[in-house]
Amino acid sequence: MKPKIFIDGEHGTTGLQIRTRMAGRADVELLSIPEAERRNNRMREDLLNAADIAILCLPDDAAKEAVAMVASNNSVRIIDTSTAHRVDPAWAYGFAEMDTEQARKIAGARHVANPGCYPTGAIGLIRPLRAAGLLPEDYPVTVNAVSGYTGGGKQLIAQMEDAGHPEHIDAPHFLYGLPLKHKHVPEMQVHGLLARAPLFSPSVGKFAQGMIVQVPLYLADLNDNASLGSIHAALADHYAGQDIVEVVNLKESAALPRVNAVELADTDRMKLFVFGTAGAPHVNLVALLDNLGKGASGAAVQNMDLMLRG
Ligand SMILES: NC(=O)C1=CN([C@@H]2O[C@H](COP(=O)(O)OP(=O)(O)OC[C@H]3O[C@@H](n4cnc5c(N)ncnc54)[C@H](OP(=O)(O)O)[C@@H]3O)[C@@H](O)[C@H]2O)C=CC1
Ligand SMILES: CC(=O)N[C@@H](CCC(=O)OP(=O)(O)O)C(=O)O
Repeated sequence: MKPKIFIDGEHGTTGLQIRTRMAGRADVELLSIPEAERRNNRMREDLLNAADIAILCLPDDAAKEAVAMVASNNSVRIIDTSTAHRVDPAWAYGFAEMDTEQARKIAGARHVANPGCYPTGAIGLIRPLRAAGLLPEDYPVTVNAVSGYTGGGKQLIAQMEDAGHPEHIDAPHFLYGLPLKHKHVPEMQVHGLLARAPLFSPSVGKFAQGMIVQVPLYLADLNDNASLGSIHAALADHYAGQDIVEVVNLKESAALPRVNAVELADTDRMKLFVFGTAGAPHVNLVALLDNLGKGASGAAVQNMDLMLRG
């Protein structure tokens, strides 16, 4: 029998993208709820309990309710794309490339928390440097990022695309999260293995999909006389042999005139760069991804595949 997959929230932004990625897959059976019934709790509960893997693409509160609906059913495994369980130690964090053990943990887990889009970039840059000992645990990490507007789900998409929307946003690029309490900070700190909460400043650009995450560093405040070359080598070693995360070589990075936020739109890949000048005091670590690809739906399908194999 084929494993049954139910995407709760399949008609939302993340859910639809997962459905697109699953189209044509003959190895799984997709359970589906009609769009008009998407908030019918009885139907959702039945479908959740009939699934081998339920992928939750819901706001945090609805995701917690969905988990409660299958609490007594040990045969249902869950991938939650919301923020609700990302720093819960009982849940496996769904970033397979984060360290050498993570893919195995995801494969064997009953509960997997899919990472946030910004943390995928930030942790992807920070964690290998923590593991290599180059980045001190108490380093004051700052994270600056720009996301495509689909990152804000159906509501922000409507505000950006519909000029007649009562809360239409006309700005080509805007900062938000100004009180510096973004919901992604805890997972960046926990899975980045940082003692101090990173200072995170997100923004949105007038493009649908794509993301740049920047982590600038002062070399003098790192360990082991860290340099442009040693930082790049640590990242390249960590991701060697991966097909999803690519560390761009220093020569290629140095020749780039700019980084285009939408370069990886509609892909599930992530590129990491180390920018700077040999001998100069700073480096800028940069992650490039699709907020809906490796930042959400692509990672959810990657985790599902690991769980099906595990
Ligand atoms: N967009 C992105 O880039 C990313 C999103 N995520 C996370 O994925 C989750 C979904 O986000 P996203 O797809 O953007 O959001 P959307 O608003 O686009 O979609 C959410 C879907 O869930 C439905 N829904 C809301 N509340 C309930 C409920 N109580 N019961 C059943 N269905 C409900 C919505 O229906 P309705 O239309 O009626 O509101 C909608 O279909 C969120 O937790 C988000 O944080 C994670 C990574 C990236
Ligand atoms: C542009 C935009 O609004 N982005 C969303 C995060 C998107 C994401 O990763 O979502 P989850 O953490 O919900 O999974 C935000 O800042 O709240």
